Amino acid sequence: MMEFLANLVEPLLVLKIALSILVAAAGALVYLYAPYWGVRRIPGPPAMPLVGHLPLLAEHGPEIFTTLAKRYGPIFRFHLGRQPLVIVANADLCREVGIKKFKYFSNRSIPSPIAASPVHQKGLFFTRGARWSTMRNAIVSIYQPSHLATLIPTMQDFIASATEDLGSNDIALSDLSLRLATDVIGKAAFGVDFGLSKPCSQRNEDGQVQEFINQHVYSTSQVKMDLTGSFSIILGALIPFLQEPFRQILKRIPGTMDWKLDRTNKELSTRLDKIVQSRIKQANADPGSKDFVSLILGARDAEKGANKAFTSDYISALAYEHLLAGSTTTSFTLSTIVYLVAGHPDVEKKVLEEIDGFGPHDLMPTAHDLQHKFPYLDQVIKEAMRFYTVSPLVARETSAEVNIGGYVLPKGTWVWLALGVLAKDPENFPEPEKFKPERFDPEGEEEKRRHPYAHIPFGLGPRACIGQKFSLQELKLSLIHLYRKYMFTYSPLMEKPLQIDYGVVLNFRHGVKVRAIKRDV
Ligand code: HEM
Repeated sequence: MMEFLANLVEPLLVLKIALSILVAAAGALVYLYAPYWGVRRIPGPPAMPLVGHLPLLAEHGPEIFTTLAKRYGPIFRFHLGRQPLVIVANADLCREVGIKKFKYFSNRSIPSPIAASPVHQKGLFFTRGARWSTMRNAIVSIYQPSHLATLIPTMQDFIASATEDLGSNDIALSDLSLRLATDVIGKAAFGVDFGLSKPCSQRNEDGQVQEFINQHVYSTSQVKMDLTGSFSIILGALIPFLQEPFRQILKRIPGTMDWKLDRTNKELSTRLDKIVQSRIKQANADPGSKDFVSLILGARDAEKGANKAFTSDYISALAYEHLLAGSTTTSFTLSTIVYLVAGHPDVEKKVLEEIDGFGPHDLMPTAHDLQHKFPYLDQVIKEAMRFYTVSPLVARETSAEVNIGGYVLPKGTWVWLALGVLAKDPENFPEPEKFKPERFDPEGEEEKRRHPYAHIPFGLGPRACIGQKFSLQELKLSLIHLYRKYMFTYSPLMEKPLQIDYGVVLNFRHGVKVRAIKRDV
């Protein structure tokens, strides 16, 4: 009898183990493929298990989206690890998502690099639902033209001092632009002069400032979209539920990338928290302060319900976000403009003529002048932003079931607008690989024919970039200052073609290096 039972127990045990393995495998399969199921009808290349299409992204960079749009049409699937994205890649569909059906797309999806970075999550970019609209309504007034006009003298002071003495030297322009843009936004946002863009001789380098800029650069450049991020970020793309537990463990192990990223972000936030707290104290003492933190506090008190949304952690996050969003994108754009103009002497000649034609070189343009008196510069900026779209993908997420491009998308689908693909669409931009500012001439045929939402480097609709006008004002002032004094050629150290890294925003791999030639005027 005992022998019979023993013989029975063993196969039962084996059966139990086999069943458990089967259930676990089925669970894993359901977990891995559940997000795919709802969007399986949307076309896309075959995806590898776990990593999806990430190897394609690592190999080809953001150009892969243009290739896929050609092959699969204006709406296709791209798997960021386990997570499928529905990529929307033409102007009409972008208008539908960003404007016509905005109520279904008012939130952004949170990709794993951001999920790994709490410091990025409480800003305007990633807040959701009612909190987002309360925050946005409260701070939008800061970006009105009337307030931006008051920032012109401050912007000019920084730009003048940063460009005062470039000599006739090789300069790391992208580095200088980042220092300048960080200083400008630091002053506008916090009322603080970081002093990063002053000429070396006037900088008070006690190591702290250099450390600050290093942390700032590290923090932004590590937010990658491919498989080169920290271990927890990679895990987040492949098996999201493991990301946070692993991040918690790894951030305690010195030497890991998670540890470094966590330490850097903490130090940066501590620095900024201190600044924000002291601004809050000063703003209470001086209600006339015009910097961003003071204005948020004012807006918070004026806007119904905003008190709850703007707890001090959210104010710090907003200020930090502005420092990041305001500096990296604008500095990248400024550097690409100078880089592209340096390679096109005919464009440079027209830029110089327009800037010289405005008036004597000590005549400072007003906000009105900036808007109306530099039409060619406008075209150059638009074309450079088309040529190198700093934010080639814009993340949104469906909040309910909705039909887009003939496909029903379930609630929670990640829908990303491929601004970078739109920018290279030959229907709207013939010969897209050519740098031709004249294509944006308002009198030209190409501009008149173009779809109104073909060129949207700042996004579109109620969730478009809040800093657009701020950034354009800074770009124009910087260019006017630079080209009044200098012309630029490529430094012998400049690689060709320009190498770009693909993060949440584009970044230079080695930087833009140019030679400044003092103008004889
Ligand atoms: C060349 C410069 C810039 C470019 C190309 C750019 C691009 C973008 C894009 C594409 C979006 C997403 C829009 C959408 O979802 O439709 C965005 C959002 C945003 N940008 Fe910018 N940006 C720039 C400068 C700035 C500056 C200077 C600031 C702040 C001072 C800023 C702050 C923000 C914020 C807070 C959001 C989130 C808005 C929201 O979700 O409500 N950006 N930006």
